Amino acid sequence: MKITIIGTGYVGLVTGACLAELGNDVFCLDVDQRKVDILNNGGIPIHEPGLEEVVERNRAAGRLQFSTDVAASVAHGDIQFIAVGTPPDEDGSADLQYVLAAARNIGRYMEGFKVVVDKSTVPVGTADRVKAAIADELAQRGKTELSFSVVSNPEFLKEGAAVEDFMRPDRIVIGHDQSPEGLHAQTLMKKLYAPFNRNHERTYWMDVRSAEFTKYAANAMLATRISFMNELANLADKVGADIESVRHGIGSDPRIGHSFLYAGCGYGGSCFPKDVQALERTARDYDQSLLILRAVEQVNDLQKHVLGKKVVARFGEDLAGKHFALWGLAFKPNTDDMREASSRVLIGELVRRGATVAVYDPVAMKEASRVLQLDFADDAALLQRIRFGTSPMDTLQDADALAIVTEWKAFRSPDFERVKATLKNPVIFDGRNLFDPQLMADSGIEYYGIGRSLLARGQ
Ligand SMILES: NC(=O)C1=CN([C@@H]2O[C@H](COP(=O)(O)OP(=O)(O)OC[C@H]3O[C@@H](n4cnc5c(N)ncnc54)[C@H](O)[C@@H]3O)[C@@H](O)[C@H]2O)C=CC1
Ligand SMILES: O=C(O)[C@H]1O[C@H](OP(=O)(O)OP(=O)(O)OC[C@H]2O[C@@H](n3ccc(=O)[nH]c3=O)[C@H](O)[C@@H]2O)[C@H](O)[C@@H](O)[C@@H]1O
Repeated sequence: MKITIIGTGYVGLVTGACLAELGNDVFCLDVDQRKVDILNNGGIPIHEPGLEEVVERNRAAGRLQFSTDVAASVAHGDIQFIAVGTPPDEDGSADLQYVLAAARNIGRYMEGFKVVVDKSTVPVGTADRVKAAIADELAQRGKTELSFSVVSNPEFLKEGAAVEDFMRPDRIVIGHDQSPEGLHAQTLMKKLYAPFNRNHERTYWMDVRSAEFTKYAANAMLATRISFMNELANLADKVGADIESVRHGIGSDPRIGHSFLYAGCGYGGSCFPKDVQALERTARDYDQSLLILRAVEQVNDLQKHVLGKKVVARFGEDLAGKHFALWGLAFKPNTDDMREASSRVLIGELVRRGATVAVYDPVAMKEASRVLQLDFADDAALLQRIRFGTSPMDTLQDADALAIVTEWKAFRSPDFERVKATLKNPVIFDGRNLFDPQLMADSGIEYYGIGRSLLARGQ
C-alpha cells in the first residue's frame, strides 16, 4: 500500500520504517530539513534500538523515502498518517498547531480519496477539527467533491523498545465513523494492519472519540500506578517497609499485575507529563475536575526532588565544596531522550546548592549537553559545575557520593569494591532501586534507595 507519514520523529519514523518493512511503499515527510538530510544520508536522528537497521534496509530497497516536499507527500499516500508533535501549550492543553497544519496541507494538495489517520496523541474531538481544516482547504480550492475520512489510530509504543512494540503490538486501536467513507477507511486500515493480526484479534474498532480517549486513559492509568507506588515508597521509607517486597506482594494478584509498579525518582519523557496535563485540561473544559490525575502530577513533581532531599538530609543544605557522581541522564534506559528527565531536576538542585557534578550516560551525553545548556541559559556559571565523564567509573573520582537516576543495564553490576575505593565516602543514592540494600550493607556501602528502608531488615 502507498503510505505517507507526516512528521518523522520517534513515532513517525518508527511507524514509517516498520510499515515499509512489511512491504508498503512509504513516504516520510518532515518540515525539519536537517532531519530529512540526516536520513537521506544514511544516518538516523534519534537513538532507538534496532531502528537504524530497519530504516537502512528499507531505504536501500526503495520502500522508504524522506522528503520535505509537501505536495509530493500528499500525492503519494492513499493513507496519510499524521504523526507530528502535540506539545503542551502554556495552559497544559495539547498544542494542535502542527496537527492542523498537517491537515491543511492535505486539503491543499489532495486530488483523490484519502484516509487521514491521527496517530499523534490528540484530545477528544481533534478528528473533527482535522476534518474541518481539510474541508476548509478543499472549499477554498472549489474541490468539495473530493472525499476523505479521518481515523484515530493512537500509538502505544515505548521509547527504547519502539520497533519491538510496533511490530508486536498488544493492541491496535482504530476509531472510525460509520459513513461510507469511514467504512472504506476501515477496510483500508484492516488491510494495512493484517500482517500484525490476520484475524484482527488484536484490533479494537470503536468510534473516533473513544479511540482518542483510549490513548489518554492508557497513559493516565500508567502514570497513576507509578505515582501511587512512589507515594507508598516514601511512606515505606518512614515506616520501615521495603517497597520491592510490597511490589512483589501486590503484583502477584492478577487483578493488579506486576507491570509498571516500580517506585523511583519520578516519571519523565515526552508523554506521561504532557498527556496527564492535557487530560486534566480537557476535563476542565467540560467543567469537571480529575482529582486523581491532579494528585498524580503533583506526586510526580515532588518525586523528582526525592533524591535531592536524600542528599540534603545526608550532606546538609549547603553543598558548596561537595562533588557528586551521577549515573544516567536520559528519562529512561535505551533512549537519548532528555525530555522531562528526572536527572535535570537533580542536577539543578545539586549545582544550585553549590555542588559540582560529574555525569555519565551511555547514549544521552550529546543530547544532555544540549538540553542542560538551555536549562542553565540564565546562569552559565552553574553549567561550569557540570563535568561530562567518559565512563561510569570516571565520574566517581573525588566524588562524595554516587546518585543513580536511570536504570541502564550497564549500571546494574558495577565492581562495588572499586566503587567504594574510588568514592570519597561509600554512599549511593539509588533513584531506580537497582541494588539489594542487604548486599550494600554487607559491602559497607551506605545505601539510600526509594522505599527500601533498612529498618525492614532489622538494621
Ligand atoms: N515519543 C513516543 O514515544 C510517543 C509519542 N506519541 C505521540 O506521537 C506524537 C509525535 O511524538 P514524537 O514522535 O515523539 O514527536 P517528535 O517531536 O519526535 O516528532 C515530531 C516531528 O514532526 C515534525 N513536524 C512538525 N510539524 C510538521 C508538519 N506540518 N509537517 C511535517 N512534519 C512536521 C517535526 O519536525 C518533528 O520531526 C505526539 O503526539 C506524541 O504524544 C505517542 C506514542 C509514543
Ligand atoms: O504515549 C507515549 O508516548 C508512550 O508513553 C509511555 O512510554 P515512554 O514514555 O516511552 O516510556 P515508559 O517506559 O512508559 O516510561 C515512562 C517513565 O516512567 C518511568 N517508570 C516506568 C515504569 C515504572 O514502573 N516506574 C517508572 O518510574 C520511567 O522511568 C520513565 O521515566 C507509555 O509506556 C507508552 O505506552 C506510550 O505510547
